[in-house]
Amino acid sequence: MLLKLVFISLKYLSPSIDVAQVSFHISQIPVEPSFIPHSSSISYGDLFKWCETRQAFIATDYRMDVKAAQRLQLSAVVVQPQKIGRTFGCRLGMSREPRRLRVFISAKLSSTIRRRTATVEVACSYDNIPASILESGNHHSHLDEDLILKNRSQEIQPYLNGRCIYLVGMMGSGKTTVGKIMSQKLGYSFCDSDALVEEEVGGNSVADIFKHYGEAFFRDKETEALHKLSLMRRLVISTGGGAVMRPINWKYMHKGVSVWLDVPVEALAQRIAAVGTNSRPLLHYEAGDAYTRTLTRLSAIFEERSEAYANANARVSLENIAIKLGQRDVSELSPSAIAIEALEQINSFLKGEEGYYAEC
Ligand SMILES: Nc1ncnc2c1ncn2[C@@H]1O[C@H](COP(=O)(O)OP(=O)(O)O)[C@@H](O)[C@H]1O
Ligand SMILES: O=C(O)C1=C[C@@H](OP(=O)(O)O)[C@@H](O)[C@H](O)C1
Repeated sequence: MLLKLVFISLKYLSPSIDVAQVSFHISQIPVEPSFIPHSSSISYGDLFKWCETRQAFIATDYRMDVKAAQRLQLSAVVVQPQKIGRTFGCRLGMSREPRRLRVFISAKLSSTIRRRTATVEVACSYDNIPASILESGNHHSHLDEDLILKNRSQEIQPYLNGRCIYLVGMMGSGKTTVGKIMSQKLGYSFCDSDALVEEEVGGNSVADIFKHYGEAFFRDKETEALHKLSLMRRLVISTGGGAVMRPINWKYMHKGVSVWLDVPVEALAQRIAAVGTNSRPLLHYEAGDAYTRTLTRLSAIFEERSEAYANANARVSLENIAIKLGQRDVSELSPSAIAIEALEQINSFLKGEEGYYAEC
């Protein structure tokens, strides 16, 4: 079951508190069925452990107080869940005096209860300041995402050991957007293999290379670019959507860790239709309106490539992230949320690699 809790930005601890600075980040904690939000049945110890591993926040009860939190150099969030019919609420109190933030969270168990997710409504107050003034709701503050990205990056660094990360996926899947975030957090450089090809071919755009020299020529140049990149270290590489189709390219990509950004074709078509298909020569053929045309072509291309994408070491499914975060539409997922999932999937892959347990 997923129990959603609130992460509270530590910014509020500033003595000259500005209520507008208080922000909430609703996140999800994967919890065991025994964590059903009853004060009696929640294992705080396990919840505590979960928080500790993520270095994000600490949840405890009043008696466990703040000692453990201090040990971890975190502020304590006091959670007192209570069940009220089909609704459960948590009263959160911040333990740092004299400033005391009180937050009331009421979480309605929605009709998705059978799928074991809960939607959360947040109401909050700071002393007499009404809840409506405070930033609240299903909001991901950049600060919190930044912190998570930083922590996840630190977790995988020792096991990556300077190896490159190759992002694979359909055109428009976010390889460039997400790759730039990942590279920044990992302290890696970012490289777009299409850009390397363009540079090799005298600064011609990919669309021009296709037009003047043909796709086969482009693919050869792409393989050369991947070969060059495979000799380098500490890069996040955004590969062209078709790079997965040549086995030789996998030989190069397997020198690093490959991650498939798996985005539903409908979402890809929406993104690409919004920016136009000029730079994507493989989408120039179909008739109809921009969205339908793009969707038809993308669906056919995905059909041919899905097996090849599955060769990647890790898969980042936007549908799975949306389920995890309780969002209905994958288009609501921020690039940072996707980057976080990518780092988590890389972590799982690295931990499964032979030799990991021996090293630990
Ligand atoms: N998570 C996202 N939500 C909405 N739009 C996105 C997201 N990620 C990328 N985009 C947009 O989709 C388009 C394609 O993204 P890009 O990163 O260039 O993909 P790729 O490198 O895989 O072709 C860009 O216009 C980008 O701004
Ligand atoms: O899917 C493909 O075959 C292609 C994707 C493009 O890269 P992006 O995935 O970065 O758009 C580019 O390499 C070329 O237009 C071919």
